[in-house]
Amino acid sequence: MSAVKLDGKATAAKIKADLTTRVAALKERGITPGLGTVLVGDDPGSQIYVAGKHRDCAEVGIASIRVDLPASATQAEVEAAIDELNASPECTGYIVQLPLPRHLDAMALLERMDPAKDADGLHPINLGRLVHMVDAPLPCTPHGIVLLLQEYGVPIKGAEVAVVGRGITVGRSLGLLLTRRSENATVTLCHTGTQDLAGHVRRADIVVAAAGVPDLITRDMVKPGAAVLDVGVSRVNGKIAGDVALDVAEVAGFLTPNPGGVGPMTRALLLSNVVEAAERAQ
Ligand SMILES: Nc1nc2c(c(=O)[nH]1)N[C@@H](CN(C=O)c1ccc(C(=O)N[C@@H](CCC(=O)O)C(=O)O)cc1)CN2
Repeated sequence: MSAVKLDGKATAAKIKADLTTRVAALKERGITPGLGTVLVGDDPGSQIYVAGKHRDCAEVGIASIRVDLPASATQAEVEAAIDELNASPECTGYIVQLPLPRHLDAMALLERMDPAKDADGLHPINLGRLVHMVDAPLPCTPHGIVLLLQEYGVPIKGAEVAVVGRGITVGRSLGLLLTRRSENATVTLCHTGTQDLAGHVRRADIVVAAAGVPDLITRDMVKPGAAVLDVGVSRVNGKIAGDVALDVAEVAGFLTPNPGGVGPMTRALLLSNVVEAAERAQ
């Protein structure tokens, strides 16, 4: 058996085509959505992702504002950049690229953002809205995962889901999203303290691997026919290594490629948050 490919690149292209039309309609009404990015330091992965976000903006007609600060930037300097984006009428939504250098207080910076301009859905107020199951911009990777599963008809309602990794950008937020009444999945959030990872993964109809540990999910851990989504990005000898071993494709029913799976969906859903914020504000 070979798994059906959950093609994030193709699905993201459909989302971007729809956004291009919506951006054109906004511009006809005199509104140009604009995405700001705050990048601190020279982490090579973050440089690639931020450059990609600006390319995506140009593709769909969103304006973009790039703020790059050195790794030595102080908390006050990053706060000043955030204050400027909060006040800028050209910036309708923005993100602070994560991870930040360790000397910065990431939580204080996220809290300083205007929640109405939070294009990542990671402001505590917006995450709080997700906890309360009320309308809010959704974190991009979790939202992308849900849409990718829906695109390929993978049942979510009633599914047992093993999410591996409890980070705020993926695992923890995805647990909140999948347990909303509209999704109604049962989620086990696994992490480095989980006693029997293989046992939890083996029971799952859907496995989301977001631990950043190459080949953590092996073929023998996966229930035949399960949907497996690989969010892990480690760089081994300059190449991307995911959290899912290649031969999982022989047992899984559905599998994301990596690259080309969850990453492009993350980027498309960021654009979607920017457009939705501009539509809400009109
Ligand atoms: N503020 C945020 N920071 C981070 C987020 C986030 O959602 N908001 N997520 C990740 C990184 N990330 C977005 O910022 C991201 C990761 C990967 C991709 C992507 O398209 N990957 C490609 C491969 C690209 C490559 O060559 O490395 C793929 O999977 O096909 C996009 C965005 C952490 N930080």
